[in-house]
Amino acid sequence: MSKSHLELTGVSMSFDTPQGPFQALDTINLKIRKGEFVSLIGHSGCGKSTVLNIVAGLLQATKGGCVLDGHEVNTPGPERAVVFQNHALMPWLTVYENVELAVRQVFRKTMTKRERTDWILHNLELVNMAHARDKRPGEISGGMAQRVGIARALSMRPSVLLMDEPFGALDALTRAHLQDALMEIQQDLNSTVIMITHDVDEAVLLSDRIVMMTNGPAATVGEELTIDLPRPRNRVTLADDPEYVHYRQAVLRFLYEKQRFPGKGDKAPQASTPTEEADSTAPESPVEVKAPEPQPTSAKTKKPVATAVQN
Ligand SMILES: Nc1ncnc2c1ncn2[C@@H]1O[C@H](COP(=O)(O)OP(=O)(O)OP(=O)(O)O)[C@@H](O)[C@H]1O
Repeated sequence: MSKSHLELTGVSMSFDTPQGPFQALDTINLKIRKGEFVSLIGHSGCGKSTVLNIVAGLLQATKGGCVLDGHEVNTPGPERAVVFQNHALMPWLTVYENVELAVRQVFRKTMTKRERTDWILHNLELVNMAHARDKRPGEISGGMAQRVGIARALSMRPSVLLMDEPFGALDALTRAHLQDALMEIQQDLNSTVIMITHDVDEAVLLSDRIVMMTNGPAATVGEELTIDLPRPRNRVTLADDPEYVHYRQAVLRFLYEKQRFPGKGDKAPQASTPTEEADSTAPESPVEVKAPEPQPTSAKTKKPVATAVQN
């Protein structure tokens, strides 16, 4: 087997809270190969963002660690670009300047000014935003701003693209356009992507592998599902593809049968009365794990996680 590109080994995470330590993650092991598209899915509050933040170098695991291309990850770095749900653009800078900020940080010493200008425009063109280069974030739509956020991340030529619900705040049509754009760009650049999503269809459509996390506290990897669908993928033709339906049902089964009970991880009893279970009664797309609610930061507060689906 080839050497893995990104590896999380025995990652556990405990947060200090006024009520004492809260163990969010327990022994996460994950090997990701170069160019792989991996989605993290799990109920709200299970620890997906914590995993992503550890890979981003924004959080230090209390046990275990993350290694990228043989180097231990301890701090943030431009080789691991993060795309957040709400783009996080600088409101006082234009679209062009927002991308320029990242490009200057990474390529100041290796590119001439002219090369940097071409590179910024190239990345804006990738996401179809070059026409709005002189606009400020307040003058463009949420979907456009999210495109700029993706261009900014790609412009750093990252080895790994980390995406925390990148399309969560967008309407269905814009989301579909951006998903298609991301699939194309990722194929062209062979970038490694780790994406958090609450959307089962998005996970199946985009991923090479779906990593399903158990409920917290002490969340870990419950199951992994390799999505062996040929690329390029077309959402319309896939909707009736038996393989696609099978993958989608496997994720639903994990979320709504095996991980139905918060706080019990894999030991949760099997659902005796199926709800949104993985059979012919499964809801039509899009299916989402319900939008996250504010999470307890206390070991003593065990709020039930949302298990409803949205049609
Ligand atoms: N700084 C912190 N201090 C204490 N507890 C924390 C902290 N950060 C996260 N947690 C807790 O760790 C658990 C995992 O949080 P995390 O944000 O990683 O979950 P998530 O799966 O990304 O949630 P969501 O899907 O709702 O965004 C939650 O119970 C959360 O309350």
